Amino acid sequence: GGPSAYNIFQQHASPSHFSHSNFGSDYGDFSSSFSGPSGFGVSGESNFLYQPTQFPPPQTTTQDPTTIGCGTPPAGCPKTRYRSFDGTCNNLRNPVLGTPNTPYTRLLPANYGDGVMTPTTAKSGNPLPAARQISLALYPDVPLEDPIWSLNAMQYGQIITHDMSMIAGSTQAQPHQTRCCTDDGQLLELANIPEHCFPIVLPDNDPILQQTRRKCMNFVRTITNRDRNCVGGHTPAEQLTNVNHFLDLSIVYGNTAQLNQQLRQFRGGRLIVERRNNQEWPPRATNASGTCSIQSQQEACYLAGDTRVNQNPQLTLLQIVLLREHNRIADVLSKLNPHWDDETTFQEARKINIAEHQHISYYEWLPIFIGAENSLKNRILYQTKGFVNDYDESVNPTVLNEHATAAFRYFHSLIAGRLDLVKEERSSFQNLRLSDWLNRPAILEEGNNFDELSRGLATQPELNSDQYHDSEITQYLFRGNQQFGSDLKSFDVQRNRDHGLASYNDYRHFCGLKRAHTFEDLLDVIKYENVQKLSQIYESVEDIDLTVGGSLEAHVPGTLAGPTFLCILTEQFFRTRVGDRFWFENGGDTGFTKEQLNELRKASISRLLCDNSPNVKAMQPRGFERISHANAVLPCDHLPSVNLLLWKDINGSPQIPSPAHLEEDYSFFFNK
Ligand code: HEM
Repeated sequence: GGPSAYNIFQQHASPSHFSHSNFGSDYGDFSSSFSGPSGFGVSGESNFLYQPTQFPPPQTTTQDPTTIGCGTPPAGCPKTRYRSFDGTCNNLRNPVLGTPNTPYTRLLPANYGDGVMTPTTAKSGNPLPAARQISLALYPDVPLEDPIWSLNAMQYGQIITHDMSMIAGSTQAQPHQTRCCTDDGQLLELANIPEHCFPIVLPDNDPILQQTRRKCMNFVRTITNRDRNCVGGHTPAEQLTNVNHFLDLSIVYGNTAQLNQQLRQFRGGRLIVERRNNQEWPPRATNASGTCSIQSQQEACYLAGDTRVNQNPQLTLLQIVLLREHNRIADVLSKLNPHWDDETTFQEARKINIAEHQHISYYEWLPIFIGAENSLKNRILYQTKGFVNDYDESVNPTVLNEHATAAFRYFHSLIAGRLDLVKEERSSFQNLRLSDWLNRPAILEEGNNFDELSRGLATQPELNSDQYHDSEITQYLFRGNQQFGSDLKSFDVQRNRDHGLASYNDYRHFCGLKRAHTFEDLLDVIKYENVQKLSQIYESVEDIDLTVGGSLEAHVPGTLAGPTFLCILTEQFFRTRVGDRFWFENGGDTGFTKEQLNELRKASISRLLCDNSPNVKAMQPRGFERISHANAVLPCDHLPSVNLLLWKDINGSPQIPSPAHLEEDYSFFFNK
């Protein structure tokens, strides 16, 4: 390696260029460029905060009403302290902002091959080096474990991801219905390739090709606002995401009111569950054989707020934990407030569950990934016992394409190919091979697997955040019964080009590093060996994909990412917080009382697992961190918990419990 890379890198160690005033200024203010009218009125008499006539003009030009459009403006915005399921009316200036089927946004203009929609090419006009070749050369399987962080940290990251975005047109689990290769993995004749295909071609030295003779991996382009006729002419395509953009547990509650209806029991504020083996499980998916890789009709395949719920066992486990947490909260609220109707109990439980999730995501998870100091400096985290009223309706909460397609996917490197089953005394006695259990969640219901995988999450290390990737995801992903499968890293590189992201060099510049004129200029943040490989793979330093360059940078100390990805992640998590009118720390009509807020700040991933994995009786306090002397396993009831007694109400309004009521005798609750 080149030690000089690290010396120069030290100059960039302080993330001072992440100050928000810098973002967007060079490139037009993306964070406040809303198309809607600037003024809006709140009518005191009306039940609506926002009148339909005040809506901005629809984003569409020639929208085809038979397709799901690029965001449908609501008929009006009711006055309510609860968020909508689809995110409409979160932003009252533009109520469609952050809703499903709307485009991602970008920090830098797109770089399509034709300037409008075709995948990115090299500056010379040649095709870029094959995605799979890059994956084989730069992302091999070198199993280095993270010395500090548990697999839980990786897994909660995927929960956060799924809460915020999902490229339109893919299932991210099952093989796509559009087939861009022949059934036996050969390239189709040009004339026979279906629309939207962008197949991944395997190079001759490919181990999969050599053993199976497959030459082609399926890859279907993401649906864009041009495909849906929301824009036309020469407007560059923008990809659509089909979930709402807010960090609001839509993975549990659904992204539309319709789906939410299917998930609710409409009794006691609860979500539908099925009881088996004395545990609560999600309801069954309606189309189990189409959704999961099940081997019999009896095998479990779940329905949840997010279609990816069954993708891998640990993801499903956390989804179930969050579902059970809702019902646990709803049951306590029903006991405390028997006069509340189903709707009030449901919405209050949902509100508490979302607040716990936002707290865990930001205060427990985020500092590990983007650094505590960086987060505090950029007004993403606050050290306070008060409210944080930082909502800013001019901040766009939309997910950044650069974040979802490149920066956040860097953490695919943390995925472990084996999932440990761990006993209560923390011995691991068996493990599951990841590729055996993708889209087969029934494994969670066997024996004590749920508890054992739950402990495994907190006990097993995640893999290092580095350029190495477990072959379970680069050779065997979604292999089903086959010997080999797909390659997530090839997907990530190909997706970068499908979405036409600007080059790594452009983002270096945007994020405050020096623009590189030669490959050697990359040595400021990328080690010599990798710069050498890049120079062999790419024709020009200008051609390096953001996904690739960003993933090779040395980390900013105290974080799990290099400076370019850190800059993008920081910008995203700022927007996700400050652009959310219902952020849990905001005071006022949409928030909690200060006492309730400070209870919610006691929520933790460890307590969440304790409370919802029936035979897990002990956990280390910091569940994203591996067990150590400084983070030893403790009985669950030694871990702080959110005291729901503060939600007892006798005024008929769930908002403002008077402190006097808290002195009542609630012994029934403590004895529960
Ligand atoms: C076992 C764990 C995981 C598996 C099997 C997995 C698999 C996948 C797959 C198949 C896709 C779609 C790829 C494409 O077609 O472009 C995807 C997208 C993505 N993944 Fe993962 N992933 C995992 C964990 C994670 C983690 C830990 C993170 C981050 C902390 C993450 C972040 C993302 C992001 C940001 C996307 C794009 C989301 C979007 O559609 O907007 N994933 N992942």
